[in-house]
Amino acid sequence: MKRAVLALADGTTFEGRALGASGETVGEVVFNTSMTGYQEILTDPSYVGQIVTMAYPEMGNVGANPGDQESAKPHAVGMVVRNATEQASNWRAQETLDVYLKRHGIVGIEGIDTRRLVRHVRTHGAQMGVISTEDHSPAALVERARKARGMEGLDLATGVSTQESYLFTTPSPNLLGEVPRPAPEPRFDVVAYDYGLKRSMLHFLVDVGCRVKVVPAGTSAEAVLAEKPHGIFLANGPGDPAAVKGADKVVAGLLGKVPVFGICLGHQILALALGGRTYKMKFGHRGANQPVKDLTTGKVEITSQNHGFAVDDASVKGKAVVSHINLNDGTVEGLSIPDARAFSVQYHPEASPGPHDARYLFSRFAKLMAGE
Ligand SMILES: NC(=O)CC[C@H](N)C(=O)O
Repeated sequence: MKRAVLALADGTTFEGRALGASGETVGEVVFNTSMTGYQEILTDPSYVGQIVTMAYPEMGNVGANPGDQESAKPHAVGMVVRNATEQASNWRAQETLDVYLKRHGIVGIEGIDTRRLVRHVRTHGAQMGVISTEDHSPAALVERARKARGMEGLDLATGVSTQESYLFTTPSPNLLGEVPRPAPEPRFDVVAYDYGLKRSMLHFLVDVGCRVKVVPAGTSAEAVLAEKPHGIFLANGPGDPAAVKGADKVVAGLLGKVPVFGICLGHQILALALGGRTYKMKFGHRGANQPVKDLTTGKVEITSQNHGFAVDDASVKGKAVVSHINLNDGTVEGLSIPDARAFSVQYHPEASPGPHDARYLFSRFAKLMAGE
């Protein structure tokens, strides 16, 4: 059993066993409270530059399979778990979590007290950390974590965005292996800004009748408007929203001209385009059990989330309506700009992983485009 050490910038260290690839990795240490869905989490490009700790103790039970990839490869730079089971017990599994991580060169650690780590991050905030399977000297690792650059001011979205535009017309797959539902006739041409998107979002857009053209993050508003799309979709993505080069200006150039729907980083960029402000949260929201209240209907949705920044509600006063709030901490979870036919949510209606309470938002976007 190979040893591994996790060291945080504030000097806290944990000793455990190596999981996945051997080596050393540096990233912001965050935690996710989802009980399942580790493969979708690892392959969510919003985790670029982050070491993800799974708060639930037992991981790896369903192994890994090609169907659960949210993008081509894992984007998290490290993984921390209490116990990674050595056996994958699911008919879809093609390999174990350990083999999957090794194959993709992701360094992880298991066998540490993840309750202590999660409580520490909750109390002291997310911070930079190092996992090493090679160097076990806590002092040296703490020093490297201390020197690592944090998330604030980092434009990570431009780096993971697609280089070329492409058309996406595939409806969501049927995970039970049955014949998938036929795709509905496409009624809407949607341009999706790729800031680091999860594939499920595209499937669910297709499911409500969209023909989606995915474009690089830096595509100009003029180029997009010239194509006369029915709607614009702003995807999720990693890093600091305020650092995404030129994105706020591009979105400001689109607002009011065509319906807009934004998710997570897309929601934050929409707020910035309005002249709002975003800020770094203490430890963020990551999990599949975040309660969100729709202030229009009073209804509560249980949502899937993954973000470390948030929109400052005072900064969007008079520019947008705060449509949803988080019931745990009162932070902004949704914005609506009725005059501009635009809306956005901080949480993930595509779930993957998580509950499907909010999937209706894709239909709401379709209705907005249909003028209903
Ligand atoms: N999932 C996302 O789009 C995350 C948005 C942003 N990177 C944040 O951490 O807040």
